[in-house]
Amino acid sequence: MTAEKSRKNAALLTPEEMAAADRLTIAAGVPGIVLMERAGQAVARAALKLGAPGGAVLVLCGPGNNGGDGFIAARCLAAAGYRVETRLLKAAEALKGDALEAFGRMDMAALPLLKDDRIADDAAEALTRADLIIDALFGAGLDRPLQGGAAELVEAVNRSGKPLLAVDLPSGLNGADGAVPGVAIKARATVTFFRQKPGHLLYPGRALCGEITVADIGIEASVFDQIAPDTFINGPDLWLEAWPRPDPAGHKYSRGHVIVFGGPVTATGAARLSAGAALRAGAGLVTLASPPDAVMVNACHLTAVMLKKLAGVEAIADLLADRRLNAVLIGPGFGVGDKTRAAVTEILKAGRATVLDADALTSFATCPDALFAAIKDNPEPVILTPHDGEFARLFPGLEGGKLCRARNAAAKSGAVVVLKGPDTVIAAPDGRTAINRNAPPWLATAGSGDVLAGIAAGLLAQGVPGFEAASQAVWLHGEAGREAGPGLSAEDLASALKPAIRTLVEKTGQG
Ligand SMILES: NC(=O)C1=CN([C@@H]2O[C@H](COP(=O)(O)OP(=O)(O)OC[C@H]3O[C@@H](n4cnc5c(N)ncnc54)[C@H](OP(=O)(O)O)[C@@H]3O)[C@@H](O)[C@H]2O)[C@@H](O)CC1
Ligand SMILES: [K+]
Repeated sequence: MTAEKSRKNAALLTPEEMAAADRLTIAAGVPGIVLMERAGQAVARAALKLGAPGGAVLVLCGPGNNGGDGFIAARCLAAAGYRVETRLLKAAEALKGDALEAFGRMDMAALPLLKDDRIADDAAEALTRADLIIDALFGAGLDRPLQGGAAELVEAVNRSGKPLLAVDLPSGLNGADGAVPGVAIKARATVTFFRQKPGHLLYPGRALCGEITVADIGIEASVFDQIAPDTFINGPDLWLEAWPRPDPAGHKYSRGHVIVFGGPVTATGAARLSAGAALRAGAGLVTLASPPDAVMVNACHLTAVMLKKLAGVEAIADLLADRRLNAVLIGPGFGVGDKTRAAVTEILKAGRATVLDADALTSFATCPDALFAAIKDNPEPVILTPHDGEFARLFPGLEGGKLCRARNAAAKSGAVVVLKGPDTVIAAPDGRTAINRNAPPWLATAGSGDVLAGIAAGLLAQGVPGFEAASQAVWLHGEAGREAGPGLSAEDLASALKPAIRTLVEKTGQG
């Protein structure tokens, strides 16, 4: 598969982009009702998988095309022998277009869900009777918080404890950013169409989707020629082409040399974790520079990582006069304050691919613009790896959803921004973003971020461009977390990178 095709597989579409994909497909000659038929049939197939053969299915249909998918699914499930009851949020007279056509094809009565903007008594009874509930209330067209009877209904559906299958998106969830502006359905499974939407991967939305199926409804990938999405699922489909391919005739110097700047004698562990991870990520050499009194402590713990005494910030320029040191990492355990600011400034002046983490970020809380100016003057890629707290200190004015905050921060700083969390977002200054989904909860542990920063530095040293290095690092970190498993501590992560790296090497035909 070509890299271009793989990237299209990894694309995530906002509701607007998805609507454009629908429109382009319809304009190319596939009627909207045909797309809706395929969508509704995919929902019916997913319902069959959820079990209760021949049981009672309650299909809740909203006023738009999401409801239209529900009508098709209802017809298919009735034909498959289920006892199907369809209920409408608004009067059937309000239906139009494809949804009206789908309603007609269903040829089944559909009573209202609400009476005087409250759940109708007989609708409450229908919830109790159902073995499975299909949520076709709102999908991509949700444009405000659910209120009144609709909100009350969603809460009652969630309280019912019945298995819930969401059509496209759990109703109430914003597909563009995973936000839930009011209340939302908590589904056991979700069927979406053509490609996933950012809201399926970003919290809190992600926790509401259950198992996600992406159904092919006959939209061709050629629509990407006109839509050009810039948000992707983080994984090999997005960046395998940029995975480093070491020259078989090369040597350790041709695989890059990372220098990690470590902290004082009382805080040496973080930088050691980073250095070890950089080596595992494939850098040919890694040197840990630390204050003289910390060198012995580091020496007691390290073998393959080399050591260097760093007398003070003044020594950085001399050290980096050696151009073979081609990637730099500073921040883990380095300490917060003037000295760190000065060190970061010197490093960025030296023009190296750089990862700034932890204390290197917090030290600029009082003067972020000085940092951004220095980043923009550095011709090599810079990666920032803040968690939410560090992000808020460095980008105090940026608000909104995680995707939007990370994207704006990358544009503002000129760096690739890795906004960490269970749904880490990686954003490039050129607007590309990736959302990560493979991190297990036990990865949230002391030292885990130091390892991530080290992996990123190790990849930069091998010449991987900034956005791809950051995305690869986040994905590898997640894979290592899964490999090490529950009960892991950060020390386990570097060696747990090996199976994922082997997989990538094999995928790129180097194995
Ligand atoms: N041919 C196609 O394009 C295909 C589309 N497909 C399907 O269509 C879905 C998108 O359909 P859609 O655009 O009609 O939007 P949808 O989610 O049904 O809701 C819109 C309605 O909700 C209303 N409304 C909004 N927010 C509200 C609120 N908070 N509280 C109350 N009301 C609210 C709004 O009315 P308003 O009150 O704003 O006038 C409007 O009537 C997509 O998710 C997929 O399932 C598939 O079949 C494939 C082919
Ligand atoms: K829905």
